[in-house]
Amino acid sequence: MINTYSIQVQHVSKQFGDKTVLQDITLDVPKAQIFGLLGPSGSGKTTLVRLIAGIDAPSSGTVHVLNEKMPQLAMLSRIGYMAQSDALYAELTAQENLAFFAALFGLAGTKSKNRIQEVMELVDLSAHLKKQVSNYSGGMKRRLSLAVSLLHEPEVLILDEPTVGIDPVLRKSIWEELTKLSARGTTIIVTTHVMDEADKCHRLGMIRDGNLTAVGTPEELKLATSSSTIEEAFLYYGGAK
Ligand SMILES: Nc1ncnc2c1ncn2[C@@H]1O[C@H](COP(=O)(O)OP(=O)(O)OP(=O)(O)O)[C@@H](O)[C@H]1O
Repeated sequence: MINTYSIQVQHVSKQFGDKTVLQDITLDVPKAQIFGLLGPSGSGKTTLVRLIAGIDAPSSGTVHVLNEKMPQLAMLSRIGYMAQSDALYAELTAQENLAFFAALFGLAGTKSKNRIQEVMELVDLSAHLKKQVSNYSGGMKRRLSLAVSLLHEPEVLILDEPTVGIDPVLRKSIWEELTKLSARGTTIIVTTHVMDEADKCHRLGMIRDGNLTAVGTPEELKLATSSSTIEEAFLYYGGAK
């Protein structure tokens, strides 16, 4: 399957025991697009991005990332994934954490050192490089997790609520960076509850009770629901119970 889509989700369903969490989801994300997944708590966003990242496998249907069928271990180096809960070693410093993940991604020597500096500048944590992560605040841990996901300059970036606990100024600079990354060809899939972030995505998918209820640009979704804001469109598509 060779095409210009970076992410292709086809007829994907996911069950946990007898509970259906995702139902027949079909979704394509072209290269260099920022695709936002919007939905109420428990609607299935995390489950879907975990399938795309290859952390879990669908019960039925297929997921392809960069034309490779997922899950696939070899894809780790081409995907950056930032989970909702931070996967960091609290007893190590930020630098040690980053060096560990850099080695895992095959970065070494000066390349690794330079890249660690770059990503820490990007998330405004350069001054805290040598601090033990157990002394980091919740927001700082989120920023460090984002830095980890960017280390190896992945072609596809998957971010699960990346800006929770991050102040508005830094949130803005992170979004500027995401926009720059996409302009350089990175495909980004991001889950969010924040409506002004949703507006910054090129396309949005609305998810409710494991179903994809609408897909379109923010403008298309507003137009289709006669809404003046994404929040109104979100509520129209069942954002509130
Ligand atoms: N491993 C699991 N076993 C059983 N049920 C699960 C498992 N993982 C997720 N679920 C259930 O799947 C549903 C969707 O969860 P998911 O975390 O994907 O939602 P979400 O949209 O990301 O929510 P939030 O916005 O709160 O993070 C929930 O009802 C959750 O309890």
